[in-house]
Amino acid sequence: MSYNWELSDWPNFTFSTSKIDGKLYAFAQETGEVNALLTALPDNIRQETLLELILSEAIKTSAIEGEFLSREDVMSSIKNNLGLNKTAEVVKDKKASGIADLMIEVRNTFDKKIDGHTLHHWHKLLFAETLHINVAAWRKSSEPMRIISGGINKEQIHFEAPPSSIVAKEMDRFLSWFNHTMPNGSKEIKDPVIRAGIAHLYFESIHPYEDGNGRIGRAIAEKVLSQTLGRPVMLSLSNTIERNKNAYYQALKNAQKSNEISKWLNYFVETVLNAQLDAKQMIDFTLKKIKVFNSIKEKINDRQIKVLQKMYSFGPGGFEGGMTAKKYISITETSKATATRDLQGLEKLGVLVAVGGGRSVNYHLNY
Ligand SMILES: Nc1ncnc2c1ncn2[C@@H]1O[C@H](COP(=O)(O)OP(=O)(O)OP(=O)(O)O)[C@@H](O)[C@H]1O
Repeated sequence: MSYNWELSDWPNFTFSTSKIDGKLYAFAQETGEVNALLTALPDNIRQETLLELILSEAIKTSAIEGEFLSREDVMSSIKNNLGLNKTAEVVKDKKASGIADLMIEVRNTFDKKIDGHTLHHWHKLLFAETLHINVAAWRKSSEPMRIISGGINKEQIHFEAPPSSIVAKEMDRFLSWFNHTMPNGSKEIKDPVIRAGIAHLYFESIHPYEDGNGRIGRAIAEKVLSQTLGRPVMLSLSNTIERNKNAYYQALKNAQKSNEISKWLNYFVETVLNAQLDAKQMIDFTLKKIKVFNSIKEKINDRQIKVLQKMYSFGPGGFEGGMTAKKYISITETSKATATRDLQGLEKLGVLVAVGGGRSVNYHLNY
């Protein structure tokens, strides 16, 4: 069996949009709606929702790779980067600051062309402190670059990327495709989702780096969406991909067998549309949170504020297992009696709802 890049029609991708036109249209509608919603918000609230989206993308694109970063570290890095901290906070985890730097860089330069230096710069942001791989350079190893799963004896090869010797040539062609298909380019692709879907598959199939190809490739997809839409896109692709990683891997694997990519584009548009719907829900959640805080802030104490903020930070999905007196005590270092009184107070205010009773009572956001 041959892989896509070994076929004679590589990289002339063909596809039909007849089955996905409805979804492409739905995305255009949704993205316009979210943009209008955000534009109408006061600056500080828009800023907060934007931070949440960037944070989510940074954390989830890393989680897909099995890197679990601290929310606090990534948030501090994003704020440092956007100049939102009066004095820059020290972030010890370089992986957290690296991915935050990459997210901001991609957003800030969304309308620009890219070349090899751009991608190497992104790669360097991701792997600033890594010594064991070739950073900011195309891969050079003579070993085949394979996507493998399963342990010893159960190894399954899903894909083999082109040999390192032809990566530079393949990347030149990819970058030229990228810049010619951008707005006003000689081969402009007007639909943001189609162009982003092709870009992601194309890049993942070359797999030009020793490591980080997933993260850089998702950053490229977000850049394409923003560049083609003409404004930074307000969604987190990785958040949605991460919820069903196997479907993502399977869709890539199937797409790497032929250059007729209608099925891949169907997967991709569904993912982008869901990501936009998720973002809308998140914005809605952030707005509700701000409204709730404003209406009760005079009536609650610092412990209650701290706990509510923690609960809200987990997003609409909520805090696993709800908030219990035990967790309350460990977050606020208070007594059992105070914890119980504080929690009941929040319930009376209608911010929390109690589930269960007696010793097993736990509280959830009243969302
Ligand atoms: N057939 C395939 N099956 C699974 N993943 C594939 C396949 N083809 C390409 N990929 C891509 O390869 C990525 C993994 O490559 P690599 O380890 O270099 O990237 P990374 O950014 O370090 O990893 P991760 O994406 O796991 O964070 C996947 O995230 C996916 O985007």
